Amino acid sequence: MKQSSSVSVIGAGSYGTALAFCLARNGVKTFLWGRDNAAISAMQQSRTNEQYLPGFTFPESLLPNSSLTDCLQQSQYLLVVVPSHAFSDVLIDIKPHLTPAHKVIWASKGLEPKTGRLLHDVFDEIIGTNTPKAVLSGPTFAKEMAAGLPTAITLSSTNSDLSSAFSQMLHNPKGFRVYLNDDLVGVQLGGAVKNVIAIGAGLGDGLGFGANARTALITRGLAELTRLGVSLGASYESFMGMSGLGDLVLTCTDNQSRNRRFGLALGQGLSVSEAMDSIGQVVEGYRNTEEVHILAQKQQVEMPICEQIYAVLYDGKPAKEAALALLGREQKSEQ
Ligand SMILES: NC(=O)C1=CN([C@@H]2O[C@H](COP(=O)(O)OP(=O)(O)OC[C@H]3O[C@@H](n4cnc5c(N)ncnc54)[C@H](OP(=O)(O)O)[C@@H]3O)[C@@H](O)[C@H]2O)C=CC1
Ligand SMILES: O=C(CO)COP(=O)(O)O
Repeated sequence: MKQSSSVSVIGAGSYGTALAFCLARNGVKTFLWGRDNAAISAMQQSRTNEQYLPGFTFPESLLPNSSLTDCLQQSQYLLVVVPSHAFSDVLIDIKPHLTPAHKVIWASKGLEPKTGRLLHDVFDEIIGTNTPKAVLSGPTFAKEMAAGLPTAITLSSTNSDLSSAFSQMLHNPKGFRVYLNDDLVGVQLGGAVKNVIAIGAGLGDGLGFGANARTALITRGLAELTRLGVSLGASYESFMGMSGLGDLVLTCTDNQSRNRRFGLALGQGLSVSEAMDSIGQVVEGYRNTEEVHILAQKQQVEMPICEQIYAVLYDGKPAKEAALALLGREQKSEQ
């Protein structure tokens, strides 16, 4: 692998570390940057990320680094993996160091806080449209990736040179499949809205509802995600793919999901802040619920499940009342 093909992962939480594992296992020189110098020093010493992804020893080509400038000087590919509320701050930090050779990919799942804008719009505003950009999204729990378990993901870009080069670095025929997709809107929206629906799935299970209710929620959640996406010009097919249906099913049905666990805790009677504290990592869906609410209003798209979850999280509506409000809606056609 050429020096110029090295990647700097910006964000050393569970997912940034897991993606760094996947790249480094393929022999790609991979720098892992985090804002906490002490945590990066500890990773350099122990060759593990004990805080966010304990128990997995770094491959040789995974190099923790606490200098953002050094990372940007050494790599043309920057993979941003911070929570979406920190996305714009990170772009502002990297902007002065960007050269025409840099390409930026992000794996953050969410929208811009308080506006509901998609992150590629935030990127274009801060960085401009000349820097090649791509988005990674799909059903991928960090721990399973670090363990090398079979996984598939979507890489979305309208820049085919970037898609081709970066997917070759990440794809591994022994168990990490990278699918390509040029629908930036659909892919990003899937990653944000599934976090909200996963909170709903957790809520339902926390209230003691069964598999029928969970599956109905996933299916109608997909319908409202698709409705919003199509109103924004996204392709219907994206919602049937890895970053749509795939991530929705994964996150709604498995307790590795922090969004689902947050919902479960709420359904079992914890307050929003107690439920949040019980997770200890980012719960994107909390902010995403407000962002999706703003975006749906702007687009004048009906999203009843997301609206009820918004009412629980932001207006203090009891979870059971929200569930009854959904069940009691006027009977309607499925299409
Ligand atoms: N974990 C997973 O399985 C998956 C996660 N994702 C997405 O990846 C993104 C990151 O999530 P994940 O890694 O899981 O979250 P974690 O909670 O595991 O880690 C968050 C990381 O982001 C860092 N961070 C937070 N704010 C900033 C900032 N302003 N500047 C720099 N670094 C910052 C934190 O640093 P510090 O420790 O100093 O606070 C920490 O290293 C999210 O959008 C999530 O939806 C997507 C697919 C799967
Ligand atoms: O996005 C994810 C899996 O694809 C991770 O989901 P959580 O953020 O709910 O843990």
